[in-house]
Amino acid sequence: MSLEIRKIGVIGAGQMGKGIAHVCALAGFDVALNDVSDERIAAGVDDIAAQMQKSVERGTIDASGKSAALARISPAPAVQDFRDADLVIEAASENEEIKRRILSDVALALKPDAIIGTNTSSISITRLASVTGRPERFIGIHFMNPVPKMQLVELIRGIATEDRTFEETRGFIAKLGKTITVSEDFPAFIVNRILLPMINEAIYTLYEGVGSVEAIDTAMKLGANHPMGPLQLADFIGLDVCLSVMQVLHEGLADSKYRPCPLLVKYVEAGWLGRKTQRGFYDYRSGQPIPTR
Ligand SMILES: CC(=O)CC(=O)SCCNC(=O)CCNC(=O)[C@H](O)C(C)(C)COP(=O)(O)OP(=O)(O)OC[C@H]1O[C@@H](n2cnc3c(N)ncnc32)[C@H](O)[C@@H]1OP(=O)(O)O
Ligand SMILES: NC(=O)C1=CN([C@@H]2O[C@H](COP(=O)(O)OP(=O)(O)OC[C@H]3O[C@@H](n4cnc5c(N)ncnc54)[C@H](OP(=O)(O)O)[C@@H]3O)[C@@H](O)[C@H]2O)C=CC1
Repeated sequence: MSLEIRKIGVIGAGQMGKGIAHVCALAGFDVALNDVSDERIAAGVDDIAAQMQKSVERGTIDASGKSAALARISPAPAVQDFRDADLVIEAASENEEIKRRILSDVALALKPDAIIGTNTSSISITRLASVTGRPERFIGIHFMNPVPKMQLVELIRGIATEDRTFEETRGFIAKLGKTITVSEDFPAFIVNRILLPMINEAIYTLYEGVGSVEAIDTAMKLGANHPMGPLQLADFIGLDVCLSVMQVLHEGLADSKYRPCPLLVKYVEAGWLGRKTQRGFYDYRSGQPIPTR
């Protein structure tokens, strides 16, 4: 029998978890939002409310739609709060150890038929599925950032993902009004297999002094019609996520062309992770982005 998806659990109230909770609540799903602390969850809900308010001001949603959506989001400080969820989407940090721990814990708290999805940018779906005890109900659901704006969701089956899981997930994504592409379970899937080496190359271009931050971003915005320059986009994604994806590509495909740029490593080691820490290839602390090189 087909599972009717009504309640979504979201793990991680960072930029992706917030975006996923946002679009699910607007589409009429009940959402339970989890993170490492009550404060993190509350800050996440506040950010979602602020983002929805901007949409009200632009006229893309109405005020009653916003209030109804926010009322559907509840805090879920413990995994037990997911006991009645139909689908849980893990969107915590891009670190395999953290994800394995979360996924094995959450699987124990869920009803037997619930689906577990991961929003990982790069890590093997089959490997993550193996710690859940329900690999047939596990799937990669890769949203793009910013979730409310981006049309695509990549769906990735692990080796054991059942057709039923895939179809139910596909139906859920359709209700969000988004479009899927299907990727095989290879490191970084489709979008990041192509996008992240481009960003890494932009960082090498900076590292080797070919151009400044501003020159590289302007070149790609005006010369290739990209909505953001690659360094601006790297800051937007998060430099920790960018590095992690390059490491997964480098290790998983064993090809030196995926070697993370040493400058990217240095920025992450400095804790300059981009917009989320106010500093990356740009410094955002004054409100106006200022190139850091
Ligand atoms: C790393 C991975 O694993 C995969 C990835 O996601 S890779 C990254 C993929 N994303 C991209 O490449 C994004 C490239 N950039 C863009 O497309 C655009 O610059 C952009 C969509 C981010 C902003 O475009 P813009 O025209 O300046 O948008 P703007 O007018 O400010 O906002 C448009 C909508 O997006 C929303 N939005 C913009 N930034 C947002 C954010 N950070 N969070 C949530 N919503 C956001 C706005 O609220 C607005 O919503 P409404 O239409 O409801 O009003
Ligand atoms: N950024 C992007 O453009 C995209 C990212 N993704 C993927 O989505 C996932 C999340 O990325 P993003 O939102 O950018 O990352 P963020 O760093 O913005 O958010 C991650 C959140 O997860 C929290 N977290 C860490 N450990 C746990 C835990 N054990 N339980 C609950 N929450 C936890 C973090 O808390 P704390 O900060 O305290 O550690 C943080 O709030 C990653 O897998 C990433 O690869 C997918 C598409 C696009």
